[in-house]
Amino acid sequence: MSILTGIEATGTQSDPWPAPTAQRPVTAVVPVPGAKSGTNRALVLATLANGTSRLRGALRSRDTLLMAGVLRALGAEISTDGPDWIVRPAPTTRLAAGARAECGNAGTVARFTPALATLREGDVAFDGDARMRDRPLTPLLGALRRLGADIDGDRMPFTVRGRGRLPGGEVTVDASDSSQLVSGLLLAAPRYDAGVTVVHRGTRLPSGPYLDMTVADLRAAGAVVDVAPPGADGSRRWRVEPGELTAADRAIEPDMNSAAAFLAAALATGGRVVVPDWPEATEQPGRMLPTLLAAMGATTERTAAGLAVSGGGGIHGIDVDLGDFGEAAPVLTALAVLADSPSRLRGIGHLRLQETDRLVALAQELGSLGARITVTDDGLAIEPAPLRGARLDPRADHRLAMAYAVVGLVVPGIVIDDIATTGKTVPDFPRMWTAMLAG
Ligand SMILES: O=C(O)C1=C[C@@H](OP(=O)(O)O)[C@@H](O)[C@H](O)C1
Ligand SMILES: C=C(OP(=O)(O)O)C(=O)O
Repeated sequence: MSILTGIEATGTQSDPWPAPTAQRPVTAVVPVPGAKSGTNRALVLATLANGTSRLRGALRSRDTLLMAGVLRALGAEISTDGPDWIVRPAPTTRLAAGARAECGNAGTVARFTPALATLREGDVAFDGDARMRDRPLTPLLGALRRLGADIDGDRMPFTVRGRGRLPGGEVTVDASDSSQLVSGLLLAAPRYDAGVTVVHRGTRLPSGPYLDMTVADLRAAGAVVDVAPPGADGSRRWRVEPGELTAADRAIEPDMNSAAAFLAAALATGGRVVVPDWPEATEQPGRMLPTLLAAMGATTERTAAGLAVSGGGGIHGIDVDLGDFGEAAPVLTALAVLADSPSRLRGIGHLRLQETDRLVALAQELGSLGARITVTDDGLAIEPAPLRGARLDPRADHRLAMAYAVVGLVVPGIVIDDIATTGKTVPDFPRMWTAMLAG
């Protein structure tokens, strides 16, 4: 049974949501909640640390509550009541019988926590939403096995039979379908007997900034990590030494991905949106948003109040490789269908394996509005076309739902099914959207 309620609950469908049309250019200041990737890494590292940690401004959304739930099942004590979350590592490695890890459709939970389960004594049964059973996990589970783990199953559902320790060592993994397959080997590695050396060999390595984030967060927690320069054959290598992780008192950055739809609203309506506390320097790939939005016609500036994005000069097509920042693809596609020239989004074949097949879903759903979108080998090609309203199914994908809301600002008659699916990463999206429109 789920311990979550309301908009954070598993798969609870909300009523069809008529996407509001902007009656005038949007002008608003929009604070965004904490980062999913930062919160979930901090929770994992705090669970492995040598004392009690405090996470300031943690994100309270479906994916982070799922992470807290799994880490509790692994013995940590986690308080998620206030704006600061408190994490106390488990006093013992021994697990209660019947431990279950419910991962929902959270890639970070499904990929980051199995390694922790190998360090416990006892069985942990992992499962998730139906979609999570189809998302890439096999290379990670195989790599953990080669590092000494006992795991029943090659995909979800599977059971980790923890022995209280993991020998560790060197392992090769193909992370072509998700960077999280590497992060999931590195994050717990200081607690493996011999640490780990991970070598990636594959056709591509998506979402590189998230690997930099993993390394930066490990180092901030006291781990010794070496990152080798990329090999001539595209291979990559990381080394994490065994050692202690120190408890932290750290602030979680705002989630730049969650800002994307709001910043896009400024360009879509010719208005101005300011997001406060935009990080100066960050590992989040969302740091690329100002450049991407500027390439599509926005004016962007850092002000004392935050990042300001303005539109008004039209929306132009873009030709860009989003291999490092696939999460931007849905919102950029929303802008591209409103643009005055064609767009190409490249380097995002791995989006077929995310919350849903994002490439097919965007082409089909926005296609039902009249948009001309072709799924290519590694992305999308978008041609300008007149649009009309229709009912859109976000297919249980938070980023698709938010992208459709952007189109709805300028195309009347769009109704979005199950807007509550945005609760995967943005706890109160419909209210935030309405507040933005009210100014
Ligand atoms: O490590 C992380 O926090 C993430 C890595 C990326 O996953 P992929 O490498 O599967 O694209 C990204 O899409 C996801 O939202 C968060
Ligand atoms: C791909 C995403 O999530 P996940 O962590 O489930 O992979 C995402 O948030 O866009």
